[in-house]
Amino acid sequence: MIITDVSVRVFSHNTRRHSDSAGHAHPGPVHQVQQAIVTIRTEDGHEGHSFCPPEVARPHVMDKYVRKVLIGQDHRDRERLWQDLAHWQRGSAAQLTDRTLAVVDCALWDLAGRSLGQPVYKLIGGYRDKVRAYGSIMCGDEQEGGLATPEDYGRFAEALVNRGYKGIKLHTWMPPVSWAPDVKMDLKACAAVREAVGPDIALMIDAFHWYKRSDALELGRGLEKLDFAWIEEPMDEQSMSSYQWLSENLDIPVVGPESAAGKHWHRAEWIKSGACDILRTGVNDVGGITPALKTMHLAEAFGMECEVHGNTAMNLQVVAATKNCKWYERGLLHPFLEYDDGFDYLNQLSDPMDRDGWVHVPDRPGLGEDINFDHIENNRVA
Ligand SMILES: O=C(O)[C@H](O)[C@@H](O)[C@@H](O)C(=O)NO
Ligand SMILES: [Mg+2]
Repeated sequence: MIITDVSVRVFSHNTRRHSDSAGHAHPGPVHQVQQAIVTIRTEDGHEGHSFCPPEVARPHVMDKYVRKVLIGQDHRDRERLWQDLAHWQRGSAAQLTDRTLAVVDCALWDLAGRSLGQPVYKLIGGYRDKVRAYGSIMCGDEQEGGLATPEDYGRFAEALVNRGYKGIKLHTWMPPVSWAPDVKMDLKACAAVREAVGPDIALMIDAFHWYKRSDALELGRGLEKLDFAWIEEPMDEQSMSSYQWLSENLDIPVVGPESAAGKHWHRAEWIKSGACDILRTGVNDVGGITPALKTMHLAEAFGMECEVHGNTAMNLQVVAATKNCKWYERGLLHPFLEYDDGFDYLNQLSDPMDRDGWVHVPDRPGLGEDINFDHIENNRVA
């Protein structure tokens, strides 16, 4: 049970996903990117793994904080190890981020599951073995036939419904798109999607994250007429009072915070201040499965849903172990990309979805990722 080693392997893999200057994903030509796999090993040979960008597991952070906290400890003491790492953050000069806490916490959960031959959500306490997905569409672009017009969104939404999705979330146009942001264009895209899919598909929006209150209000009022299920991150989430004001002035549920720092502590303040109607968490946003569960339970105590940000095996495990969320966010999707093709470092999808829109939680041990270790070894860069 004692942790004897924490290793990081950096490898390359192919993808057609490219990040724009604002960090949003869009399709492009195949190119190689680097990924890291963090492996935590115990004296009796058990291993747990989790993936992250290489900079999240860079040597300075792993040596100065992660190995210091983990080596020699009982891997089952996830709560204490997470608290110890969270404690180190304050004095780390912002070097030890929530993202690093997340990859370590997920690798510890994976280790627990793999060592016991159990899926993580069954260790936590399973609630369901399948969950409805909403298709989370990429931010808009200026690619012809891509997501360049409201009609493009409408056509793609129709294709997603034909694939089986019962919910669809639009990320609309944001800079560096030349003419974005534009509330009226956002609403045209949302109207085109509603027209294309009819009244029975749940629709949500994740808009330009820095609208001012007046634009966010105009957007929300327009979405109410289109019967959208929620409005997400239309303003800077660092201004909780703006979200308090928006929630007071809109009927459509306001979801958040996604990107705001502060883990479950700050999300308690959002609930207390009435800044959201539906809370939001995400394994990578709050520092792991451990704090994501704390957030889910916090929301439950206030009679609130808490929708989980992002795809990946880790977020699916959280959704499978909790009752108070309706969806799994499957994406990000684009007409030019085939999400079901997966990644070349995984032998199969961690979130397979049937034709009726149900994502089935893998019953494989740990996080349920079927890792292609040959690919990792054959494409090592460090
Ligand atoms: O800003 C983005 O690129 C998207 O909002 C992205 O973070 C997406 O994962 C999201 O917010 N989903 O809710
Ligand atoms: Mg979002």
